[in-house]
Amino acid sequence: MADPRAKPAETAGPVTAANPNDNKFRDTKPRLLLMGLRRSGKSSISNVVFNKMPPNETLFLESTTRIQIDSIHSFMDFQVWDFPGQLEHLDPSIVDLEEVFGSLGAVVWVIDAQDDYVESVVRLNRTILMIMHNFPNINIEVFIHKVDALADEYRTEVFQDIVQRISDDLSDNGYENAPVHYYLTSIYDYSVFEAFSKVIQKLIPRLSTLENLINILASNCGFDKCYLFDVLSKIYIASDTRPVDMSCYEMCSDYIDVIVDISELYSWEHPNRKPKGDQMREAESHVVLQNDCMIHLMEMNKYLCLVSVIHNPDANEKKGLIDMNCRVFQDALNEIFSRPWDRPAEEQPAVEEAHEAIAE
Ligand SMILES: Nc1nc2c(ncn2[C@@H]2O[C@H](COP(=O)(O)OP(=O)(O)OP(=O)(O)O)[C@@H](O)[C@H]2O)c(=O)[nH]1
Repeated sequence: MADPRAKPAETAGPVTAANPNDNKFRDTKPRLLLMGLRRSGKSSISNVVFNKMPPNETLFLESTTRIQIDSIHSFMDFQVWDFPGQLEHLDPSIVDLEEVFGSLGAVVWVIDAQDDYVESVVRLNRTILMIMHNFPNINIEVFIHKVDALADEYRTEVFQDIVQRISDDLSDNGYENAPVHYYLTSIYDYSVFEAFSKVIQKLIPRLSTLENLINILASNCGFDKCYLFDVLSKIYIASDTRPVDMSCYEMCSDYIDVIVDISELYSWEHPNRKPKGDQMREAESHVVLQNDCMIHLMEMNKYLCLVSVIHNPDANEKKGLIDMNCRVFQDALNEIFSRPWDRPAEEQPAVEEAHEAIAE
């Protein structure tokens, strides 16, 4: 399994405004706009999730002075915009609002939960109102961040207080039940990956088709949980709809690292090695742990891999069936991700077939 990390994210060139008549998924890259006060943790999040920076190294990050744009080339191309905390991003004389917000994407507002957050909440509320008036294609996601240092009960208190302040303000302005989503995050555990997974999933067309297929796969193969991971960032872009178990997610995520490292060390794609006969194109691996838990991994394409967990002592005997079903899923998946996004489902024969072909 190749390591897509080998190719660092590039910094994008000049920004061009989106043409609202275009099909936005096809012609422009969805954007994640990281905003919030200075030192709230925006650059740290971006570097830890997308550039594999170890969390401790974020201590040495300098304050961002210009908008930093990273183009991410993966299963879906998108951009991460890191805004300097001090930038007046709502002032039209400083920022061209149409150019920044006029595309499909999400604002990820980062609030430092260890600090006084009143000012951040006030600025966030102004931003939400501006977006809701003018740019309905932008999702609003709030990361209540740096919660690693807060005791559990205080975390809940901070969470509720922030949600309450934002909802009250929006309701005073005539918006009941505004579509704002909240996450407790930290770069020191998997919570920030989990939160980004949810943020990205909302930007993926046909997510429900994917989830539907994964549900069929999980149920027919007896998976306890099944994730479709982006190997680069280790965010999951879809999973079966059973509740997410953090320890299971961590185990699957770590297993990807193991397989990527082994592949890097021993794959034949090495200047001094020659392949011995035909090679499988995609990596496939499984391991049975002491507690009769099997982890199964199959690479789907250059960017995505499917990782599943099965708690069943007989899982090993069903491996042939599991492999076969995963290959059927792979065909359907690659069809879903083949452009254009707007092709109707009935023109996707592999997806239709997969509903029938994934065997019990
Ligand atoms: N404890 C803790 N510290 C964090 C976390 N995330 C970021 N930090 C720290 O917060 C500090 C500021 O992080 P930055 O990523 O530079 O903040 P920023 O929002 O990009 O700041 P500006 O560029 O000034 O807008 C750094 O010292 C990070 O190590 C977290 O989850 N937990």
